[in-house]
Amino acid sequence: MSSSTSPAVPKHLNFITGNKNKLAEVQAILEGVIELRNQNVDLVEVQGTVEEVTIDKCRRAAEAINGPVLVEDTCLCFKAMNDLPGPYIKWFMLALGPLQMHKLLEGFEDKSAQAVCTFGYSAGPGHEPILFQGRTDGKLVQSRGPTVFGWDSCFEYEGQTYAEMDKTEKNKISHRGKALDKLKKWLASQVET
Ligand SMILES: O=c1nc[nH]c2c1ncn2[C@H]1C[C@H](O)[C@@H](COP(=O)(O)OP(=O)(O)OP(=O)(O)O)O1
Ligand SMILES: [Mg+2]
Repeated sequence: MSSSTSPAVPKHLNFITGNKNKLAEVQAILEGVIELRNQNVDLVEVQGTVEEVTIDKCRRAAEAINGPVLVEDTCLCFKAMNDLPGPYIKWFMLALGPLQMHKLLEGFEDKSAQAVCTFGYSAGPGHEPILFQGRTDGKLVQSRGPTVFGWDSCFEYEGQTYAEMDKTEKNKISHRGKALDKLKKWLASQVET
């Protein structure tokens, strides 16, 4: 799912995010692979599909800093709700918090949830963003574990919520870890050519 216009091999990645927990995970996963820098630019987030939101976010970020950028958008999709809230999960988090999130599916038998992470890399303004996506299937449960990072405590994967796992364990199986595996493969292929 990538489209590109011959981007230069990045020597470092400028990850544009205002979310410290995301940044910490991405830093841990890319440790020793590539240098990560961070800028917090307040970006408008449009409505649309997961991919459209990330592509737009990436273009705006590249224009805002006038250079190469990495951005990421995270979705939480409920099967019973035909994949909503999806990219709008942030607003549900802000309104309900992790302790009440499970109530969204109270009227449904199917508690299936999918965490989706989509990174976008752009070599700069005018360069088409390249996308790297990872998905992890789980279910929405009543909050268990520390409520440090977003909906970690109400997303259960194989019997444990993300919040109950240690970070290394989460990063191995997470939506973000899987997306970054693809980014790493792409970086390696860029170096070889
Ligand atoms: O692994 C995760 N585990 C639990 N919660 C998570 C995770 N990853 C993102 N989240 C939360 C943060 C925000 O409430 C929403 C995504 O919204 P999203 O726009 O991607 O994040 P954001 O606005 O916090 O940061 P950014 O500046 O990169 O857009 O889900
Ligand atoms: Mg955001």
